[in-house]
Amino acid sequence: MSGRTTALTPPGDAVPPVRHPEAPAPGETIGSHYEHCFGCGGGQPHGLHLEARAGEGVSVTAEFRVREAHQGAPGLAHGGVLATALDETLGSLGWLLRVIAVTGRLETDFVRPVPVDTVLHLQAEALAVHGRKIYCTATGRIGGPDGPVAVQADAVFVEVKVDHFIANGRKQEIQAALADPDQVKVARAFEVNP
Ligand SMILES: CCCCCCCCCCCC(=O)SCCNC(=O)CCNC(=O)[C@H](O)C(C)(C)COP(=O)(O)OP(=O)(O)OC[C@H]1O[C@@H](n2cnc3c(N)ncnc32)[C@H](O)[C@@H]1OP(=O)(O)O
Repeated sequence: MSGRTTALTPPGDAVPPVRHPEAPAPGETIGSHYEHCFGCGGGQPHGLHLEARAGEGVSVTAEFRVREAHQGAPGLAHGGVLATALDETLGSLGWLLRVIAVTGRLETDFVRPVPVDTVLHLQAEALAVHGRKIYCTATGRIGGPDGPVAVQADAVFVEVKVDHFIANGRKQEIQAALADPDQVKVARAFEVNP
């Protein structure tokens, strides 16, 4: 036992999340953090191609159209793909906080089946921060942004530094990312905190 707590409920001394002064304005599109990201990258033919937009406070919205490549059962989205859509949308909250954070825990409720060609309307919000931990929640609705909830997740993201990726990522992708000025710009934007 590591003794570490992985509860999804923020501890009593957690603080409200603070939107960074230079966060994208509400309605502004949040760019992809990595061209080859399965969730948001343009370089993944079967990826989700999520384009998140900043919302009010520390929240984001995004849409994901389920395609044939995303099936689990015939004509229905795979649950893991739906969890990925929630995970990626939650990950975009880092742009508003200006921190790099990775998923520590993601608990997903699958409420309704999601057919191929459905647009999933995603919304994510940071609820609290405790040290490096960011407590957050997300929903995916069908039929419109106010439609019924099809999937929902609560999560804890853990703040990391760029070194996390340099130390753990496969060398060839890390070297390519470090040689790409656009990627370096993204990393810097995340790491500059007041
Ligand atoms: C360039 C732009 C790129 C931008 C990149 C943005 C990517 C977004 C992509 C979408 C999101 C993803 O899929 S990210 C990919 C999937 N996730 C991962 O690969 C993460 C794998 N896990 C890890 O690397 C590690 O376990 C970490 C970083 C999560 C934690 O390790 P650590 O850094 O050693 O920290 P540690 O001391 O253990 O924990 C710090 C605090 O967090 C808590 N904590 C640790 N793990 C968990 C957990 N699973 N659930 C709850 N809480 C946890 C601890 O209790 C502790 O709380 P306290 O004691 O302080 O109270």
